Amino acid sequence: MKREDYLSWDEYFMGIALLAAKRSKDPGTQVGACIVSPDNKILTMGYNGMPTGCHDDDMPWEREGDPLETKYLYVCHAEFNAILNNGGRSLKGATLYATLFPCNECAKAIIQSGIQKVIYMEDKYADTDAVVASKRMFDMVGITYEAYEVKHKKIVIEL
Ligand SMILES: Nc1ccn([C@H]2C[C@H](O)[C@@H](COP(=O)(O)O)O2)c(=O)n1
Ligand SMILES: [Zn+2]
Repeated sequence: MKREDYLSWDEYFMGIALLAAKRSKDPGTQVGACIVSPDNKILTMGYNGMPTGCHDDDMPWEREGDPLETKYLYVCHAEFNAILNNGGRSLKGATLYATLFPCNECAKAIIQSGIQKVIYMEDKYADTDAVVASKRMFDMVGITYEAYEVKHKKIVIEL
């Protein structure tokens, strides 16, 4: 008889997005993204981090202060990195699993890449202009977004 407590597709892909987030050096928020084809093949992944060659130890990670000394002007968002990491594969019709709702800048890239659906875990910046604008664009172009429904509270991986 087959196992019954196996991971659903959503749990599997969101689990991978959560694992990707663990690569982030951002002390504030760690975000992960996993993009999947319509036939459930993983196309690409990403997490938030500094651009390649901009060394983590030499870049600012502050949230406040002189804008040039905060992370915001430099860090690449997880969703953006996942799109850029596509390795030439088409993202048309794909689903993005993101641990945090995409901002307006990532929303533009999501739209242009042909992603059709967003499944997100957290929406803690829902009240910001960035996320309001993002939803406005998604609604306009027919990209659907839904909150990830947590069923397995814990996925244990022992190494
Ligand atoms: N959808 C998002 C939103 C934000 N990020 C990144 C950008 C920063 O590295 C971090 C947010 O930092 P906080 O202001 O919460 O300290 O998360 C992303 O990758 N995707
Ligand atoms: Zn973004």
